[in-house]
Amino acid sequence: MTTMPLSLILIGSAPELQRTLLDWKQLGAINLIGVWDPHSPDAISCESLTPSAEQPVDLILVANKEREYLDKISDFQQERTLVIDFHTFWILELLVEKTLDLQALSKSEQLFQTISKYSHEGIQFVDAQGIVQYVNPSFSRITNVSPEERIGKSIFDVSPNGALAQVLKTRAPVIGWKSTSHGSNVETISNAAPITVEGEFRGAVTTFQDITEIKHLSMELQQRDLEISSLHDHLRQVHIPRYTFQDIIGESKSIQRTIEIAKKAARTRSTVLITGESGTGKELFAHAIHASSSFHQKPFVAVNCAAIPASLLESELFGYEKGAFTHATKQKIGKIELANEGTLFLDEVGDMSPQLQAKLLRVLQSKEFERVGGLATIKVNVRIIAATNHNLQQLVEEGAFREDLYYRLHVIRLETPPLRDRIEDLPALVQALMERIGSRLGLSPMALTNKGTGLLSDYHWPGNIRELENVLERLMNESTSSVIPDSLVRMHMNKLLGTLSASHAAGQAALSGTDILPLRVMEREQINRALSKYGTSLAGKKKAANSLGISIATLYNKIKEYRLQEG
Ligand SMILES: Nc1ncnc2c1ncn2[C@@H]1O[C@H](COP(=O)(O)OP(=O)(O)OP(=O)(O)O)[C@@H](O)[C@H]1O
Repeated sequence: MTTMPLSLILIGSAPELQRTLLDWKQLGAINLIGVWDPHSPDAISCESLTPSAEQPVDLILVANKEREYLDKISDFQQERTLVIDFHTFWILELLVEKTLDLQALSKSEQLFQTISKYSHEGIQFVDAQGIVQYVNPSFSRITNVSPEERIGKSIFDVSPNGALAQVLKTRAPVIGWKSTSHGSNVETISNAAPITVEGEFRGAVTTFQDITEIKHLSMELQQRDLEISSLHDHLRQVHIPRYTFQDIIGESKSIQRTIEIAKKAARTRSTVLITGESGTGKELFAHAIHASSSFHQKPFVAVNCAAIPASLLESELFGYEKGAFTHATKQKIGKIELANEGTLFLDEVGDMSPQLQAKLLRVLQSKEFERVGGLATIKVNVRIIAATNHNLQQLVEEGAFREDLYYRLHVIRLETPPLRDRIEDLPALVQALMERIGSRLGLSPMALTNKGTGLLSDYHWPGNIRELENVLERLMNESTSSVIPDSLVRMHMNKLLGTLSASHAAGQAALSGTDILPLRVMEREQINRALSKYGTSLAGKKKAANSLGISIATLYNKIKEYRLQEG
């Protein structure tokens, strides 16, 4: 309800009084018609005022008691005009101030009501005794408790473990208090603070949010994170075939025959077994077969069975379920599953444990398996290409490799010929490999002379094309001209031949004059070379075993057998 401001005339003046009246006028509490005081230069003139109904005068305030002023009252007084003196005025002032205070209070209360009504957060207020005084609509929406059910109750009865009870007990603010609403079973997070007015504790207020949705969203986010990281894992393990048949260099009969069989193999999904010495291109052929198969756009997944410890190989191949073992905090998809619809390349398959051989056999026979710790049978359609530089047939005879698995793998057999048996391919290989190395290292084109190429052809390349690649890389790095000097080639070949001739001499001595090198001497020599090249640290031995085409376990056995000096 709005009321008209009081119309007031001041007769006589006091500066303080006039100031107060002007303040009130500004606040809209009074309508100051004028000040009559012939002795004050600041007085607002009322001379022109004549009593009239249009200009009602509610109040005449007489500030001076002299006759001259008192006589003036009747000039302005109307029927309903109240005449008051200075003392009464101050009582009136007190009343006006209170009214103004109340108006301000009412404004802030309206503001608070609006804020709390539309606040998304629940708000609850208790007095100093813990009796609930107020709850907002969001309180009821979140907790499912109506204001009638809550207001007037002791917080210690209705929410003894909530943030408000805590603040009442400690008189200190509480931030991020988690609890569950009994009414709706909804999880909430609250902030609460004591209310103190002029040093006196008056109660406490809490604001809180429903975090069920937030928790739900955060769990969904975690789930998505897991899915993304497992997709990243998958991507890292699935390879695009790096080579095609065009990358296989060689015009010799032996390599052309192998390429021919491999191209036929690429037209089917049959299992392929590739055998051959280390560094002869078994992996290269596996890539090329996949790349020219009808499913070349499907994954190509490679696993080196000798490079992964036997204890880990099973979960690497078959995957595992969450909780299958101590560190299995999330499900992992194995390589076989990753290769579904594509190709799984099992390098060094001869190094697989008997237990895994049995599991692999099942994949080959019935195209199904279970993840480690899993019950569900997973069906896959995978082409398997296996490779080994062991004599698998001999391993079968020795009982180290399952015969049934050997025959399952042996559907199509490829034999990659050693470089020494196709040395006529060396010039073309040198040229192609130098281009490949040059672009990898960012070097400008380089070449060997015919003589230099001839020097390379004199060597019998026990490490095959990988060894040739390594020698060429060293020559390219060391040469200061684009045509590699023959002297540099000779120096490198002498180094290689020197190592061999030492063993040759030993072999010759052992064989009393024959020029045939005993295999054991050759083997010991090669292991020795690999160890001095890669070092005897675990990483070095792994590389040495890899370049020798044997498992790390076999390498350790050989070191022991030949009593090779480590370090
Ligand atoms: N015919 C070839 N033409 C061109 N490069 C070849 C050829 N054969 C092998 N290479 C290259 O020689 C290196 C060794 O080849 P790859 O790794 O395929 O041999 P591997 O027989 O699988 O060896 P390991 O048995 O030690 O695993 C690779 O860089 C490969 O590209």
